[in-house]
Amino acid sequence: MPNPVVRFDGVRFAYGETDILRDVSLSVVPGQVVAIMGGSGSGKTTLLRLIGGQLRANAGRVEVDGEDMATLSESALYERRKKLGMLFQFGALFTDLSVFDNVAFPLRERTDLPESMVRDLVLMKLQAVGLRGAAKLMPAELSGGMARRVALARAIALDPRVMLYDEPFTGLDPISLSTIGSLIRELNDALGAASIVVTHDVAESLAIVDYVYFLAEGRVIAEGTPDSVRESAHPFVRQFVGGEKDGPLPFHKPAGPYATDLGLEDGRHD
Ligand SMILES: Nc1ncnc2c1ncn2[C@@H]1O[C@H](COP(=O)(O)OP(=O)(O)OP(=O)(O)O)[C@@H](O)[C@H]1O
Repeated sequence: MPNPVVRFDGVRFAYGETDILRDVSLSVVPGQVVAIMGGSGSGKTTLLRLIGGQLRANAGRVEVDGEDMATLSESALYERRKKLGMLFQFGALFTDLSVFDNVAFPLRERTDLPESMVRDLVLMKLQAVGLRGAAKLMPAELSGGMARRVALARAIALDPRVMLYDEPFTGLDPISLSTIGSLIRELNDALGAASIVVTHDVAESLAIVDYVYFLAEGRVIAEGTPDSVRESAHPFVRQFVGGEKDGPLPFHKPAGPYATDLGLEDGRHD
């Protein structure tokens, strides 16, 4: 097995007093596409933000390319981020820039490449997502699926070692959704990168990933290949794979009585 490009070892993270991740360990090696699944609020996005260095672990280690994220200086972190590509659900395009200029943006911001090379790279990335012909369009002229593909071309502009996807399938029609799914797999393999996909979409992700981690109560509670996930008898995994509303994962976040939220005491309405 090659060395992990992302590794969590006993990671704990809390927002203030609230523990979100209690003890998370996982690893992703180059070439792998890994899905992170878990209920709403289980800490999936938090996990991506720890990899991106926007958050720092309270305990344990988050390693990217063998380096402990907690020990990196601000300038080392900046360099490190160049090697991370991120596609977030609401990672919108710059509406006042053309498709071409959107994809060129990270190249112009973060490298000193001459404009002729920027041009070649942008067209190559757009070609990779099947949208070279859309280079001159403005974001307002794109469908939702096309816009997501342009955002993907922008995310891979600097040839990242690690791609992070936060709910990449949300809001897409079935055809665009499966196009994005295939692109995640193909681009990962073409770049020789590793990809981490946070998603609720079990069917699409099981079709493209190599491995799945299930997150609950601040821990990895189950993990395995798509085949083992499909056959798993684990109640959490069954709830996800079967899309069942009832199961160990609560539908409601624990809450006090309505009356408290409404500023009424003990439900009295006077
Ligand atoms: N900046 C913040 N300050 C305080 N609490 C936060 C902050 N960001 C997130 N949280 C809380 O941390 C928990 C985990 O959030 P996170 O976004 O990582 O979950 P998630 O698994 O990605 O959820 P979802 O699937 O609903 O997007 C949630 O309960 C959320 O309310």
